[in-house]
Amino acid sequence: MTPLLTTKGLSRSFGGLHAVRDVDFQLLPGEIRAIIGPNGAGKTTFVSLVCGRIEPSTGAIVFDGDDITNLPAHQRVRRGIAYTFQITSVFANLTAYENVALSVQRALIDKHQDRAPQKRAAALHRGVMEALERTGIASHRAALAGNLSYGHQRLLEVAMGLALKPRLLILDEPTQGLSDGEIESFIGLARDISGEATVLLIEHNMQVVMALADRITVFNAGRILAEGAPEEIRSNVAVQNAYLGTAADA
Ligand SMILES: Nc1ncnc2c1ncn2[C@@H]1O[C@H](COP(=O)(O)OP(=O)(O)OP(=O)(O)O)[C@@H](O)[C@H]1O
Repeated sequence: MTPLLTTKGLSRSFGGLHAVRDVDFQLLPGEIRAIIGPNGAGKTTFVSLVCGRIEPSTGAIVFDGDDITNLPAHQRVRRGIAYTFQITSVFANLTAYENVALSVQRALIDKHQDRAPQKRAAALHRGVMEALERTGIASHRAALAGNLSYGHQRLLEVAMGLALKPRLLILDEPTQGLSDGEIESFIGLARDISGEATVLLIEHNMQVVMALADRITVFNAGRILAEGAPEEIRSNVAVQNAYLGTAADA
């Protein structure tokens, strides 16, 4: 199968610090991939490179067969890469509904610009409600985003990412701040999303990782330390030493 995303020798330094170092990575269409690793391992920097939020020092990024290394972030969004942080930084003074409407509008611009205004408005409303309902925050739609709990703001980001109808949805710690019940719902949602988009998930909660990931990539000190199915990663001694030993027992 042709990978949806490939990185070749991808590196990014900040001054003398090699945050991401020579990373060769492949993601197949339809999979849920978890990226794990200790704090400061380079996970967020890596996905920020993929979505175009920051530029690489060296290396290349190929999405769906095209070299996107030099494309600005908004053009990557158009190609179907949605990143929960970057596109969806929540506007605190807008309601949850309005925040999602911004994303839906963006997704509809190309598709429906020649439609009658009422039809566009109906499509916008449908798109917003669908994303809010799927993420379980429809009852908070009239609340100002800034007044939502931290966990619900994360779900709002997921809703905004989903509303873009992405081919690749990158979620950076989406379960942070969620209750146990909300985490369960999120696991169901992520499985559901994986039917329509490839999911790249940075996640510290190992129960979520083990429940969702088809494969796991472990970062350590800017490099890929290990990669494999959840069971392989769980039994990998180097991974246990670097990370799982503490996290899995927690
Ligand atoms: N803009 C920046 N300027 C300078 N250093 C940075 C910048 N962004 C990240 N770093 C450094 O790069 C390294 C990797 O950071 P990164 O946020 O990618 O790690 P992470 O694996 O996502 O960590 P966490 O799990 O804590 O979110 C860290 O040492 C961090 O301090």
